Amino acid sequence: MIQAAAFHFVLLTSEGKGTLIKLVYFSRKDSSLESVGNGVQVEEVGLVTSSKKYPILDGKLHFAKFQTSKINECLDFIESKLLHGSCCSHQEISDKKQLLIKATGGGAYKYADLFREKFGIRLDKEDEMDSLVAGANFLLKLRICAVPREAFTYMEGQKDFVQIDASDLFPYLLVSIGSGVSMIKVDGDGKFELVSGTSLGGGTLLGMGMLLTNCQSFDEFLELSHKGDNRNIDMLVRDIYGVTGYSKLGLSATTIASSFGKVSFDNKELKDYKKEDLARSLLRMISNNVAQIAYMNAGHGQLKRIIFGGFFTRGHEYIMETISDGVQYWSKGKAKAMFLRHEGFLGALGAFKSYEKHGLGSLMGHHLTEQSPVASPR
Ligand SMILES: Nc1ncnc2c1ncn2[C@@H]1O[C@H](COP(=O)(O)OP(=O)(O)OP(=O)(O)O)[C@@H](O)[C@H]1O
Ligand SMILES: CC(C)(CO)[C@@H](O)C(=O)NCCC(=O)O
Repeated sequence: MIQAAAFHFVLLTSEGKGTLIKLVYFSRKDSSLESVGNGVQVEEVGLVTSSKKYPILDGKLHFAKFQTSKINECLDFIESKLLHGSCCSHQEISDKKQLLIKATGGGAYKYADLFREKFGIRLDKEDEMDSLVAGANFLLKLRICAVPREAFTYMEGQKDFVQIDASDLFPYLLVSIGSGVSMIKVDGDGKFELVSGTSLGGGTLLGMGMLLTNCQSFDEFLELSHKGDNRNIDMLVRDIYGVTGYSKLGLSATTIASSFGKVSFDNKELKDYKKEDLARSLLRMISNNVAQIAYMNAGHGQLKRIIFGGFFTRGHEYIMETISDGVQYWSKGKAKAMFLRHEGFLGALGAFKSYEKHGLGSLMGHHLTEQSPVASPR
């Protein structure tokens, strides 16, 4: 039904130099938007209101991502789905009001001209941190009646979904692991403080991974790391203290004493190491480091929850396990690492929510977060 196109929203977020463009759009239940198109994988989350009062909420959120280097694929997708004309009603379009699409991150600046030239639309820029926090709060407050849910812990190979009571959500530490890592203490809706960050993030992993292993993509790097053994690269406590470890200080024999430390003692060249082992070691180094800094910024265990977002984790079990172990280890079990199923779309979701400012909140308003059951096919 073409009429439904008036109610589709689209927004885009991308980091400046950028790796990925994330796209979130909403379609009404009666919309003709198909979930899959043009070879682009689109994940859907059904939003089903139980209340007759908000029938407009009957519909789906769609999530898609594109490599920044393939921006044209993203533009073609937007065009094929007619998303570029979806942010205003037909009346507004015919009134020649300027169309706008919400956008956040560096891409909101970088691609502004491209979007104007191609579609005649204005990218309405939303602040990156505001959007991250709004997106995280939105997901964490979803009152979910149907599984699978949004937030989960990952320990010992097990994923446990957690339903957080909205009245007990704040404060928490949001750790966004993208190219770099931002750590934000969130005290409420719109109430937050950037407390720390580190430049050793996903971009570091990918950049160093490409140099060390010649891999061409993040997925290829992950594939390698799956098969590797970091003990061939890292110096463990047992390499220094023997099999009993440094028990007096609680350092077990298998604790990594020095990432890549073994290499400094080997008289070897890069080609002598297995790419898989290098990948595994690098992955552990970055993940452990983020976990440790996160723990310190969570007030050494005072913030009970540390929520990890950003595309770095991407539901990858070994990354989540390493981060969880790190938080568990450093906080002596006081703090918990939590992950989100839509971890990479926080900024995009938050920018999407900001349509509320334009009086369009009935689509994505608080009613939704407080009243709607959510079903997801992921
Ligand atoms: N398909 C992929 N291609 C590239 N990087 C990926 C991919 N999947 C996961 N990643 C990881 O995600 C990181 C980028 O994450 P994300 O897109 O959340 O951050 P960003 O918005 O680019 O960066 P920042 O938050 O620092 O602005 C990459 O550096 C890489 O480690
Ligand atoms: C610069 C941003 C905020 C861009 O998303 C992010 O990559 C980041 O927080 N990097 C780490 C910067 C720091 O060292 O605090």
